[in-house]
Amino acid sequence: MTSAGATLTVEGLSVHYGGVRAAHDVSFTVEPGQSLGIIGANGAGKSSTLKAIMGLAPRQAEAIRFGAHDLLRAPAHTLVRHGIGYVPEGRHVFPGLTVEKNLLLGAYTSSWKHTPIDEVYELFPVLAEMRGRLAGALSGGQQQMLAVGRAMMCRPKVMLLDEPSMGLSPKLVGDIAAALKKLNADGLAILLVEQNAKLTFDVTTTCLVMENGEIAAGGASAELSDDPRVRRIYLGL
Ligand SMILES: Nc1ncnc2c1ncn2[C@@H]1O[C@H](COP(=O)(O)OP(=O)(O)OP(=O)(O)O)[C@@H](O)[C@H]1O
Repeated sequence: MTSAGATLTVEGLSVHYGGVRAAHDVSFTVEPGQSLGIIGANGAGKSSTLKAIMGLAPRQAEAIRFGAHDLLRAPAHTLVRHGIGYVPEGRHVFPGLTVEKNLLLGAYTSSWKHTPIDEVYELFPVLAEMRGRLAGALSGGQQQMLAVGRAMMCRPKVMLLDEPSMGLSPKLVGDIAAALKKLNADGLAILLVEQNAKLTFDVTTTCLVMENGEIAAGGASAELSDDPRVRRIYLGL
């Protein structure tokens, strides 16, 4: 879907909600075309990290950059224009609008005549079948596909996904994983934040483990998935 890219750089990021420390001194990069995962238990600070990158959580950082763009100085609504797609936790589709209108709203930075809506429909044929239905009438899995499709509509270079597996059956989690792998193979960089370690190891090549707001471990996803401690805590094996 896209070839040229830029590196997303996060250095020394901390997030505090009043006295609650959600993330502390988090640093990582997502290279063009890379797929990076962040796994961690409930409350580890994963969502706060993504929200802080998007400018949607109170943050302090040495740097947050996307290529030449200083995201610490960029208002949240301009990030889409810089090529950053965001799929928030809980999907947040517009239930009273049709599937197609939800998708077109994702293309608000460009002309509606030149959107990649056909690519979205090719990746998720069920959305094409349901283009005239209200988004609120879709199943949870279909709404998640719609949320990913909507983020594709601005032709991002990197996509940040917050727990896309939440509430989905194993079959639908597999469908989402297949779609993300296809997008990544086509050149889209992915930053996937998940409690579902199995999905994350499947989709990403590199992975970080977040515990109590800090990066506790990291490495190749294939190696982490063989680590006895990671298997015990995050895969229940
Ligand atoms: N708006 C908020 N106000 C106060 N505390 C918050 C807020 N959002 C998150 N927190 C706290 O920050 C910490 C990290 O939460 P966060 O949602 O980032 O974790 P997470 O790893 O994404 O968990 P989950 O998988 O449940 O989404 C938790 O202790 C949480 O209670």
